[in-house]
Amino acid sequence: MRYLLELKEDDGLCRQAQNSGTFYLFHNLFPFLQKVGSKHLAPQISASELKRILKKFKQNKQKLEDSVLIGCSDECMAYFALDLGSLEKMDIESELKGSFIELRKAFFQLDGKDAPLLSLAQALLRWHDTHKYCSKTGQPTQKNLAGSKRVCHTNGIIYYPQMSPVVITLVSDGSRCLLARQASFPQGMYSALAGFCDVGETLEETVRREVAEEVGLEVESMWYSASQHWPFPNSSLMIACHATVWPQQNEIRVNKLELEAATWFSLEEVVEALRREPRPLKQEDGRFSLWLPPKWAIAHQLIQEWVKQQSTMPA
Ligand SMILES: NC(=O)C1=CN([C@@H]2O[C@H](COP(=O)(O)OP(=O)(O)OC[C@H]3O[C@@H](n4cnc5c(N)ncnc54)[C@H](OP(=O)(O)O)[C@@H]3O)[C@@H](O)[C@H]2O)C=CC1
Ligand SMILES: [Mg+2]
Repeated sequence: MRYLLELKEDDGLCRQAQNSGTFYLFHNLFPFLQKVGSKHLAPQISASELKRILKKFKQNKQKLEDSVLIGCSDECMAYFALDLGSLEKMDIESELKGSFIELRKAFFQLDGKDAPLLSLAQALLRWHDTHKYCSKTGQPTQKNLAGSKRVCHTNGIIYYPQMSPVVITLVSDGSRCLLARQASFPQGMYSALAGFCDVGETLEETVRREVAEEVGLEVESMWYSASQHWPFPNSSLMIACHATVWPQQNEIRVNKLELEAATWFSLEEVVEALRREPRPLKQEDGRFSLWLPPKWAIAHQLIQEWVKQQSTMPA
């Protein structure tokens, strides 16, 4: 932790780390991935291999300094992300034997270790790409080497990467839990309800408002579970909560502008869905089986907690 802070504050140290670290590559924000069976793996490219590639594609090794710091190993090996959008995509793909794939498309097939790093990397690269100018003076801003901030040197304003707070809530009526899907979700996938916090709201107010807006239910009680960074649509901090509604007032009124469907699911249905692989599965009747976000997604954690809680409740 302390080493990461030093890298953020000391450009010279960060430059040294770039020359011995490893890199996750992107092309116009699409991560470089290799497919292994049904999974997508994100290879880490060593600094020496990256320099060889940059030389081959007639790029200056200064290009390494466009990268952003995304973490480090227990042995202080720094991880960076670099976007090679200025190079020909297919040439790099054939050189490195993999593909640049849209993160949304590959996200649920990623390894639990790669997903948080790629999420952070994409969010940070996107933030730098959209904050190249000072919004007060219109002058170019400059990133520090680690990419943890940008500075406008004409007026000294420092810009830090931002996240939008989002609540994700698993609603229960005591014996069932409410899962919903947006039209943009992969076929058959359901998740907990989610919504952005409005300016000035507390998390509790957001939970009550989102549940009322999306499914027409009044929250009786709620409690916090955990949080997770989420890269879509830009960079969100997902704050996960459980909520209950009164069993006598559990009639769902789906807001079709926001959701395609929302339904109460029994413990048995949820347990069965948790056993399935997190990907679309077409049944013989042409419909898709219910499946849930993968283990490392916070929605999955909420659902697992609910199942555990149901199993320990007196009959
Ligand atoms: N991990 C999981 O299982 C799930 C994760 N999510 C994530 O949660 C997040 C929020 O869920 P979602 O249901 O879409 O949110 P909302 O229910 O708040 O609805 C989204 C709409 O809110 C408006 N909005 C308000 N503030 C923002 C902001 N800061 N950034 C973008 N849009 C904003 C936009 O409307 P307009 O465009 O009209 O202005 C947008 O279309 C998403 O990032 C989604 O990826 C969602 C469901 C499950
Ligand atoms: Mg929503």
